[in-house]
Amino acid sequence: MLEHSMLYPKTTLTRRRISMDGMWKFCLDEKAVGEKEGWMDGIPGEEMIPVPASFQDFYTEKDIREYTGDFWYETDFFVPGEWEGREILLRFGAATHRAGVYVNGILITEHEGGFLPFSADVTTVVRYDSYNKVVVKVNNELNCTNIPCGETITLPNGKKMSKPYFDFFNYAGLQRSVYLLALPRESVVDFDLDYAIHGKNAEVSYQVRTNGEHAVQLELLDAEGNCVAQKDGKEGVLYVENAHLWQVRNAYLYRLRIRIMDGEELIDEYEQEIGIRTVKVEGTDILLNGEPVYLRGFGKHEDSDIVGRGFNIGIMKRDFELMKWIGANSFRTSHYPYSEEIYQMADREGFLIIDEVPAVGMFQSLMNFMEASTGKQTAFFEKETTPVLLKAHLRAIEEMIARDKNHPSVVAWSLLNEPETTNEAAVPYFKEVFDLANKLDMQKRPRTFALIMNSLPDTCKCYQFSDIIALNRYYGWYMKGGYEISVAEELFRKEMNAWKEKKLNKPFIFTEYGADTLASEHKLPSVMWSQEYQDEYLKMTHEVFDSYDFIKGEQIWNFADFQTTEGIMRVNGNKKGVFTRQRQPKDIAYKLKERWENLPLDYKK
Ligand SMILES: O=C(O)[C@H]1O[C@@H](Oc2ccc([N+](=O)[O-])cc2)[C@H](O)[C@@H](O)[C@@H]1O
Repeated sequence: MLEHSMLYPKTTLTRRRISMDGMWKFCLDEKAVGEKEGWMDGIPGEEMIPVPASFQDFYTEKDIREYTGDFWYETDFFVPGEWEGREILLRFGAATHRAGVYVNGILITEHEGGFLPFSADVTTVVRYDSYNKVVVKVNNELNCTNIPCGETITLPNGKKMSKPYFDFFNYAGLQRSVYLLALPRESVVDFDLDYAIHGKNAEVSYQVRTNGEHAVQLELLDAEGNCVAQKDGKEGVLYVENAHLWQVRNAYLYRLRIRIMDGEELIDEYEQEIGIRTVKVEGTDILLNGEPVYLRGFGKHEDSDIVGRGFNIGIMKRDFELMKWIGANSFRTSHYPYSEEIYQMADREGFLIIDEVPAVGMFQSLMNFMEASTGKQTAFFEKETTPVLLKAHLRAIEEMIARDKNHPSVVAWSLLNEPETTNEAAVPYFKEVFDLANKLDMQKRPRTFALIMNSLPDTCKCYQFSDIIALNRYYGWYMKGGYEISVAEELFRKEMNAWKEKKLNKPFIFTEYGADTLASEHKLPSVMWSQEYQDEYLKMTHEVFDSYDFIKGEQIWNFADFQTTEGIMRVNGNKKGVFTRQRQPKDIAYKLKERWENLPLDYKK
């Protein structure tokens, strides 16, 4: 079990939350001297940058953008005297990819994994009614013992450089909000929910974890604030009559209030919005509240101009407006769990999320796209480092599920993206990963992983672990693009026919398909990279989708153009966006809108 509560920080009757977002002091540690020189007591220089944000895109020097190694943040925070006797925490939404937190010079906690929250318990080191100093040492190096996977090289000039085994830019820093929290000594640590629907009524089964022995009370409030169900005890069932269900693009949110009581005295109170809904795979159907649903939407990235992967509340709002405009109902958090605020918005807007752990780059030859296309085989899960990597991967799954399990929007867990599956060594690795997700999720949501092009019906040794088979396919782009598109279609159908013959009786979805297009390029007749070709590519791909009734969803790659590492495969970024990086439509957006708005929710051919 995790040491720290993963609950989203909130102010309630018994809790206090103060935002620490703003300008923080910042310093690169190019010579790795920070610790020796005592930077934990205060970092050198006067440089300041915003939190939350990636540090890379503010500056005009390439050495800063490409910087790989340690970098330090610092700020002061005031702890009110009336908080004495409480538990005081610093809560980081994320620190990419690893961090050590020092308060008043003392190392409080370390955390590895750049896309999930952690807390530093500073109760015993803070000074009350005065300012305290927090220094965070962050590191953005990639390796093969943590996710996402990659490596770090040293150039002859002595500078380190990131070599990701994935294409998105290796943005880093304090990319999500930081909060100062005061909690009661006895508090709600965690809770789990599961739902059952019986006609008009619903049952909400719950388990609450606290760090004390006092009594727990639950109340369920409807959208008007009326209490519709009540129950005492850390475990039980709330019965809801005439339940309003949380539906796709038609969300209804209840508010769950959890209290710890000492007789009449309130010890702790925590509230969260929840949605009553069930999710289940049955045969080739994905069922939401017992009704089949066809997923339409996107693989996305947290990526925008200037702030990089930093949480950007304006971009979030715009993205949801565009997704509603185009008729989408779902997205995958490729390739890492996103900022918590995004799930909250999906809860409100009724979007379905496939929540992905940062297990990307688990394909040896993908470190080099050219090599990948030669089909060269290397056993990724057979390396000396695999056991350590697995540990980090399991830990990330545990943190992700702990953080996201109570969002109604989260309907599936994606446990890997494009791993190597054609070697037996992957099988025991997958088993551990899939078993853990099932064990930790009270709702037993469907689990999946995204299959890379060479994970085919007759070569993939791992698809049996998936409850939903998710394919990343680029027929007509990485394979037989342009004038050869008719060959691409034939190969695509050949693959789909082979899956059909397997009679897996499971739903298939496409978690990636797409073609790069420059928003500036038009060409008649089409050539690859023109908007006309993106259109042709999608027409062909959608025709194939429409030919198989076990296909239950399409999430195009990508929602928007995004920043990548520079190289011959990418024109200052991946340009498969339906929208530009500035969130304006390419021509294809109007075509997708037409298709998606005309597909019934349970789309079946
Ligand atoms: O390339 C893309 O646009 C996207 O596709 C996927 O990666 C591939 C890379 C190379 C090949 N290939 O050479 O066949 C196929 C797939 C990744 O999941 C995604 O993160 C990436 O952005």
